[in-house]
Amino acid sequence: MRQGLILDKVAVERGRTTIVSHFSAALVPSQLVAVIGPNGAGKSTLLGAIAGDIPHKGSILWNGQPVDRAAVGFMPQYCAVRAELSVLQVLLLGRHEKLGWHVREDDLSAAAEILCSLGLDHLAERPMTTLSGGQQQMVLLAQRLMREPRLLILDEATSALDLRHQIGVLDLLKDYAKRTGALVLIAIHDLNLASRHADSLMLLHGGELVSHGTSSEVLTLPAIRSIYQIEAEVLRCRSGLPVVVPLGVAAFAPIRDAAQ
Ligand SMILES: Nc1ncnc2c1ncn2[C@@H]1O[C@H](COP(=O)(O)OP(=O)(O)OP(=O)(O)O)[C@@H](O)[C@H]1O
Repeated sequence: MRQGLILDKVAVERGRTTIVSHFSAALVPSQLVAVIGPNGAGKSTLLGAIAGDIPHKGSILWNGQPVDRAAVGFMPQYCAVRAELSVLQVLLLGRHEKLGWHVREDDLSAAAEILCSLGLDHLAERPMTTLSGGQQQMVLLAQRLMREPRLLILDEATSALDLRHQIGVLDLLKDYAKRTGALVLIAIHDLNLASRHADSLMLLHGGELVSHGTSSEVLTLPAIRSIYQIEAEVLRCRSGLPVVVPLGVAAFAPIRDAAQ
């Protein structure tokens, strides 16, 4: 049995439109994988299909079996808590299937540990609705971590964070993957953060997988130019990783969309 996530000829249709097509990839556990691509490339659709939220064709197997939703922590692109719950209550809801009527000591200590690791412990008693956008995003991520998922699927889960918190969260996710053997998939627009943190990058365009590999293999100047339609330089930082320096757009034309 092949360990990890195997996507074989995955396709997703919305109405009569094919959004994701011919998508095949093999992703090994213990890794952080960045899903990149322009707006409308199909990243959210693909992640929703893997998480079991969107019907698909083809096969998606995790360790040789159809993905068990109990093993998944999925954070969609747009999620918010509007109920009057405290941060701690929101975290505990991450274990709602297990909790029943009792909150055990180990649930509370897991919540405290996760809040600490994200620098959110001082907010534990605060109502969610009083937090900033970035703080709410980190609490919702913490809630997914409470589930101790084998497959953690995050759709732009760092989009509201400042640079320091983006780096901290991505470091934490990479460590989580290594420590627990989980696979972490994250859709992300910041190519340089993807380059710095991800074990591999999957570049989508028009609903198809254009390339999958290390940042040096994926973030090439021809790919950046043709897929993002920008002028750029691709430099090397001291560690040898590619750094994309945008120089401008030739013309602000609509870019190819997975639904076209
Ligand atoms: N429910 C839907 N019905 C029809 N078309 C949809 C639906 N959801 C998404 N699409 C279309 O599918 C294509 C891919 O959308 P998707 O949200 O997966 O892209 P994305 O790569 O995540 O984009 P972004 O970076 O802007 O979030 C887009 O053309 C979008 O308009």
